[in-house]
Amino acid sequence: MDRREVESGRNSPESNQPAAQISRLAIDIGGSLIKMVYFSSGNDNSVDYREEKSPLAVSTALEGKLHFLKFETSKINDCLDFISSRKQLLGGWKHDDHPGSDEKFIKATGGGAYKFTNLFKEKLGITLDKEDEMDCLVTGANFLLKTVQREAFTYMDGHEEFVQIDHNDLYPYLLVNIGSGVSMIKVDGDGKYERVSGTSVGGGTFWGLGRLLTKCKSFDELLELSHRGNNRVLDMLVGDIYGGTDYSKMGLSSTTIASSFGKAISRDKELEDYKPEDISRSLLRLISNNIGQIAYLNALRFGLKRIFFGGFFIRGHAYTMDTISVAVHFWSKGEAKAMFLRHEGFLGALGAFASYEKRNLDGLLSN
Ligand SMILES: Nc1ncnc2c1ncn2[C@@H]1O[C@H](COP(=O)(O)OP(=O)(O)OP(=O)(O)O)[C@@H](O)[C@H]1O
Ligand SMILES: CC(C)(CO)[C@@H](O)C(=O)NCCC(=O)O
Repeated sequence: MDRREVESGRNSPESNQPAAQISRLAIDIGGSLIKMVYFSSGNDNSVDYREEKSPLAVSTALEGKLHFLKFETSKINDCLDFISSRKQLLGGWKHDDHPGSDEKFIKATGGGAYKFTNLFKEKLGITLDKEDEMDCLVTGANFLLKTVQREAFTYMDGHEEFVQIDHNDLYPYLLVNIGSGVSMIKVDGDGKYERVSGTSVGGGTFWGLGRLLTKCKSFDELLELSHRGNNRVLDMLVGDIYGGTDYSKMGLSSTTIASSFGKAISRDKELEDYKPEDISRSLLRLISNNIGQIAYLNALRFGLKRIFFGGFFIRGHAYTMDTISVAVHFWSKGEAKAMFLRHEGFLGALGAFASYEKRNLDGLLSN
């Protein structure tokens, strides 16, 4: 298979004109966020101010750009308004199974494709054509890994390094999608996969517990707080237990966390004295570390050397990625490698987009 030339397009905040012609639009409606991918064709230089990532310029027989947007699921009306405002631009999508029908379809995945079926029908007159969430995640990840240049990277000690992916040596790998909850999928090829594990301690836990503990108004605010925090205020370290020294016989340095939030049991401090930034940092560390460890154990379980992390929880956040990498590498000693994806939050939406052609997304783009 030849490599498609797909690169980041320019993102100009001034130009917020609607896309010239939207030929396909797909959505992934998750527990927390709605992710949207749409294709605009022609010489369209417009970028919507809501776009989450720079559009991907697709230079194949099908010239155009892939656009990436997100909405909060709790504000689904914003998503409906967006689609409604672009409705006249949407090509008439006919369902393969009902070619004669005038009904408009949108490919949709995620739990919300089931939950909001009636809402889309009633408010927009659009039928959601449902695609399986795990199918879509795998298709989206395979597309990004095989087609988009400089997509996968490692992140350790503040150092980011792109990973060149060899198409002939991509499988098997573990895909860890950190959304509200976490799914772990062993991927053996296009459409060949098994969901081998998961955990309910995920992005929803960080945002939910974080909100309870810090009274933060938004996820971005909680993430921003974590930048300024110090996890040592709340986390009990090995050194706190061992009088400042390492437990070297067991490979535990004095700075290793022995017990997340373990210091909050202290009676020397009032609960109000704990700062939101320190709470946010410890919470982010706890959840990222836990996911990294479970991912490593699953990689070990199936002898997988590569773990790709996706999902909107990551948000390209340095501390999150660093913690996940350290958790994977602590035990695997480099045997299993943790990698991240540039378009981490859009795997499912990309997979749903690909399903318009009932074949691979790279096949679609080479139409
Ligand atoms: N602006 C934001 N608002 C809310 N959550 C955000 C935001 N940015 C990142 N997140 C994080 O991303 C998580 C949701 O990720 P994602 O969109 O991949 O999952 P989802 O599809 O909503 O969940 P699931 O797949 O479990 O249904 C949230 O739980 C939160 O941790
Ligand atoms: C339920 C889904 C698949 C919905 O996206 C996701 O939130 C998830 O994988 N949760 C974790 C469920 C578990 O395996 O414990």
